[in-house]
Amino acid sequence: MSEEIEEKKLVLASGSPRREEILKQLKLKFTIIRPKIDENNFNGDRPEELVKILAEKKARSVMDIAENALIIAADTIVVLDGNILNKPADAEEAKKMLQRLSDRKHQVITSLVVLDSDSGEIMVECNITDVKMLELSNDDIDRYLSTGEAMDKAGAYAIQGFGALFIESISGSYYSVVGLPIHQLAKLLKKFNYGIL
Ligand SMILES: Cc1cn([C@H]2C[C@H](O)[C@@H](COP(=O)(O)OP(=O)(O)OP(=O)(O)O)O2)c(=O)[nH]c1=O
Repeated sequence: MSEEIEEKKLVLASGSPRREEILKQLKLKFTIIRPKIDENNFNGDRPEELVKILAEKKARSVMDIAENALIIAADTIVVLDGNILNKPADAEEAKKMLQRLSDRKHQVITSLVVLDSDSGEIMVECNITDVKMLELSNDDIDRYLSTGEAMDKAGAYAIQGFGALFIESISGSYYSVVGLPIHQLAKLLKKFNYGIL
């Protein structure tokens, strides 16, 4: 008699509607648990280190609630000249961010983590994508901010929304900029014997 191996559940440790949409696009069955971490405590770290620490903290923060699960968590930041641009605190900060990003190339860094809630085994991937923004006038920025789209996005723009109007080119993963690099998610899940296709 063959022994049945119970497939692990997927848990998305995220309150981000974008990450949820991406998993839905892949027709994955998953539950969502909002992570409880204070993202402002870790500002001193190098960008790649910071995103890794934050993604890992998000995954670990739901570990006690998620049983027999593969927990997926991610963190995304924008980096300009080595300086980290997180989510803007208010419209004024959003405007300053977009003025700085105007006519420049920056990096979007996303760290992705898959954590086995039972064994505690954790795997991490990091993605760096270059994004070139067009030159933006103050009027462009004001009109954009009036859409309300900027506020919960790292760097104060959303490539998947009106922000697309400002993007000249990207080199790397579109899905990483939106918050969850699909090809790297597939790679990590495969390591845990979970196939998407
Ligand atoms: C640059 C960019 C960022 N973003 C988003 C992705 C992330 O959701 C957000 C960065 O904040 P994060 O802290 O990575 O994520 P979050 O707070 O939205 O969700 P959670 O921590 O609960 O998972 O910015 C876009 O949606 N589009 C973009 O073009």
